[in-house]
Amino acid sequence: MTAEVTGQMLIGASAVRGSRSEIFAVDPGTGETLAPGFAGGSAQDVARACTLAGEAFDVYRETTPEARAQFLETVAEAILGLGDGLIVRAMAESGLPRGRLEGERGRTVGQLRLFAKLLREGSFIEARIDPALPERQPLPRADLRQRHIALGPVVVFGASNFPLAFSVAGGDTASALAAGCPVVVKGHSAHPGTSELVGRAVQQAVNACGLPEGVFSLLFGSGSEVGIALVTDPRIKAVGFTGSRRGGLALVAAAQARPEPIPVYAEMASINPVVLLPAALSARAEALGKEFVGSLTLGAGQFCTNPGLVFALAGPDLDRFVAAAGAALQASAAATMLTPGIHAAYEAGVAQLEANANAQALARGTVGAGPHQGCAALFLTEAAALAGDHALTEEVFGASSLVVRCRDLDEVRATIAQLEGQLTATIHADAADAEAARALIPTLERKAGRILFNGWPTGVEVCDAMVHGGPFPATSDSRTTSVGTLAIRRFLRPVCYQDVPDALLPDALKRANPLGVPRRIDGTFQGAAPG
Ligand SMILES: NC(=O)C1=CN([C@@H]2O[C@H](COP(=O)(O)OP(=O)(O)OC[C@H]3O[C@@H](n4cnc5c(N)ncnc54)[C@H](O)[C@@H]3O)[C@@H](O)[C@H]2O)C=CC1
Ligand SMILES: O=C(O)CCC(=O)C(=O)O
Repeated sequence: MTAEVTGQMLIGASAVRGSRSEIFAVDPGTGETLAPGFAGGSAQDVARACTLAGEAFDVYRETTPEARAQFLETVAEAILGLGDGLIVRAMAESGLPRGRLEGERGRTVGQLRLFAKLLREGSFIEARIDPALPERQPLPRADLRQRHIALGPVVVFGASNFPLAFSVAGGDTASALAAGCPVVVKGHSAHPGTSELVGRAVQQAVNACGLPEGVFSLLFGSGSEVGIALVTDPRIKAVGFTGSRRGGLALVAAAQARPEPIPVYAEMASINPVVLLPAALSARAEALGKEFVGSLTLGAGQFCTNPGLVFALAGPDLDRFVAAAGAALQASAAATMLTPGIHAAYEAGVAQLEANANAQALARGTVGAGPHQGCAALFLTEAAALAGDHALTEEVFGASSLVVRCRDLDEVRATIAQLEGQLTATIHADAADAEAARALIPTLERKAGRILFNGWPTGVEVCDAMVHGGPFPATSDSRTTSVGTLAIRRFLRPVCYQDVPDALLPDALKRANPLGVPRRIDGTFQGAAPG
């Protein structure tokens, strides 16, 4: 498959040119506009994609887990088959370097394969069987069997900051397809060419696997037009999103206002507090300062796991940390940001902090020569200032962070308790910090989806145990994750079958267990035994 970009949308098996105004990607490294234009979709295009998805649903959701596993693996192969052309286009559209995008492609392909493995293992169905107890007194029990089925067609919004791993065939798409949900993607306007290429790989895999064409579509256009039209289409039953708080909340509001409200899984703002406990800070303040700046400036700071707040007790060890971090940050190179808009928003956020009397500017990174390069920024404030000044804890998307000086550990805990919900919370601790860490953990559990020790929050492992989620505004629904196999739960719902004849039961619940899936039978988990 060649990596040719045509500017077309993909609706089922067709490639069509939109009829609305054209979107052009911009190379943020040069400011150059990239051809071709991508004309946005019309209301008819949205309706066609949703009709096809609705038609595909009943066939697709009852494909075997093995068939869906093969499909996801075929998508992964097709993405790899795009070769270097995909990487070159993604570099031009995002300003991200080759190494990062090659890594991200590996993560995307690995994610699809991990869901294939989950499908073959079968536990995602969560089959539960409570066999009939006809002799039970005073009342007999019916035969009750539960499985999870796919929710329905899902809309996925591609994210600007991960043009591969959180976009057209990224985590939300992989988990929805694994669950048995057709997917309609609203591509991000920052990387339409990358989106088209990956979309063609998915479209090709749908065809190669003999699946209904409506299993996948890709549309372009504005959020307020195409995005809202998709979210409000009655055939759509759930939404996955990564982006701004404003965008995420607009989608939540639109989904709630529907005659039939639907869930929106939106990953939005997070500033990811890091706590440096006294013994760890004393033992390695300089090393922590350097490592912190490494995490802060990774990918020009354009990670929602970026460490935006650092808490520590006032004193000479914190001064050592601040000096080391400041020096590392001053030496850090400016980096091209994803879009001119994201760069402008970053500079505005930093300027606001610079003008804030509660924030002391500590250091800025090297100023870049390119048109949309962000240079890192570090600020210092007192814990007491945080409570009354909401601007200090607003996400500045990019490599900006605030060190929060605290009087004592109680103040650290009380200040963190006032923060909004987070994706991550990090503790740096040595053995002598154990009790302080123990006292902090319950507060961190209430705030964040992932708690890390002696590491840095950027870089999310894609695995079974991962939680990439958290209380609002980190996400709109703290009960799930957008990364890792648990993400499949977002797109499933339970159905119970009472006294349904064996021949009419779905295979996962039949007495002979023809799919060989693990099941909970009469309260006991059984590997793959018949029920
Ligand atoms: N926390 C995080 O992970 C991320 C945060 N951001 C934040 O978002 C800002 C803008 O970046 P974008 O990636 O463009 O995010 P965005 O939220 O503006 O856009 C993401 C997607 O949502 C759609 N959208 C936005 N507003 C909408 C609305 N009102 N109705 C319907 N659809 C809407 C857009 O068309 C796009 O497809 C950044 O400067 C940064 O502050 C961006 C990326 C990731
Ligand atoms: O840190 C990562 O690997 C993922 C971060 C993320 O989900 C995001 O920035 O949107």
